[in-house]
Amino acid sequence: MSGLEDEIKEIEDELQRTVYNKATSKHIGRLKAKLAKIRDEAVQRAMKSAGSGEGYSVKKSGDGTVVLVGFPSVGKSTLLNQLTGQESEVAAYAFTTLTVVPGILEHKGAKIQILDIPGLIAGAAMGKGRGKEVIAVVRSADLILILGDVYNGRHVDVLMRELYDAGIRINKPKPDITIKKSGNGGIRLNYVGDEALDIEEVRSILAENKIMNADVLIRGNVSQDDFIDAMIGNRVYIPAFIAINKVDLVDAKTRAEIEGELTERFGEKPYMISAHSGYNVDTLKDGIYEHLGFMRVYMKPLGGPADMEEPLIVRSDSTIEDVCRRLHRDFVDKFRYAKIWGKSVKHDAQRVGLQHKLKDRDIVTIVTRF
Ligand SMILES: Nc1nc2c(ncn2[C@@H]2O[C@H](COP(=O)(O)OP(=O)(O)OP(=O)(O)O)[C@@H](O)[C@H]2O)c(=O)[nH]1
Ligand SMILES: [K+]
Ligand SMILES: [Mg+2]
Repeated sequence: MSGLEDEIKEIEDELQRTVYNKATSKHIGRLKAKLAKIRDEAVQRAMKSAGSGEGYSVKKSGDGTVVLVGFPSVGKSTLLNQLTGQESEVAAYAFTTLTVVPGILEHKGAKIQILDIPGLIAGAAMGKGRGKEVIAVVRSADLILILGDVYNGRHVDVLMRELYDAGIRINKPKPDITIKKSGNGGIRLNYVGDEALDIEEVRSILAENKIMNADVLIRGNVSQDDFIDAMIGNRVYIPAFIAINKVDLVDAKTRAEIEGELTERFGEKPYMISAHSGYNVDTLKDGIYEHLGFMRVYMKPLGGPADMEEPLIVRSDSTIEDVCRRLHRDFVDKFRYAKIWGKSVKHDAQRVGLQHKLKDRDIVTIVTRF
């Protein structure tokens, strides 16, 4: 073991021994912050020594990008081919896929980019087995499909752990925390909503990162871990869900066992599929569409009828600005106002600006300067 690993182990042990309460929260905060910092440095160092690597250049396309993450040979390439009609190489040995292979799935009017990548292994977050390149692709995705198979379904938490270590936070919104360093004045802490962390906890966590002066704003309920994430930065927040492949290889009882176990552990039923035969793959397509959180927006030209045949597919948190960018590169610059009919406004034909948030099935007219 290296000195670094010893140090990590020591802090982890101490954390395990310490019971969380009002009196220990400050100490625990400091230990966690220290641990996070050491880990982050270790990852940065490992990634640097993994070389400057070309990286995989994949251009994002379509309405959203889904990446298939799984151990070697769980059937990622087989699934890509089944979903998109691509021809990514399939074989019975590990690391058949050595680059990123993109395909397009067309479903319910949406064009969804699916990325097949090399298998992820334990240690990937530290650069093992092309981890550096693979993680970079995963971090840029809109949705992660975690693929296991009936032999290793129980180990998907190893994958989850690697994603976590690589700064990827799945299935949680980005905590609303602002830390603005200042020249003096100590730590000033403000809340919108509950007092989620006390000033002593915040102070000791920041001190661990040598931040002695800062304005901190916390909105809503956040944990110590969230706060440490915000301090270290470099985290991404991505939705994810699980599918288990090769269900054709086991009996109904084993299938049900795996399904039950994963549901209990992750709070959501995994999709039980056979990429090879196509079993449940249509259901999985629906799942991808839902987890991407798509919604439909209908465009109505000024003075004309709305096009109710072909909706524009956008992410459910989209604003008018997002829609403008999708329609034409000049629309944001030339934007005057938009008119909306639908659930996001109080009355029909209401005028809104670029930052207005849309709802599913809104009808939108965009008015620009010439
Ligand atoms: N029985 C069965 N075999 C499958 C299924 N899906 C894939 N396979 C087989 O599993 C093996 C690995 O499939 P791949 O698609 O190459 O797996 P991969 O995850 O892309 O593998 P790497 O690129 O090496 O990480 C191949 O022999 C496939 O034919 C399935 O649903 N059922
Ligand atoms: K393979
Ligand atoms: Mg493959």
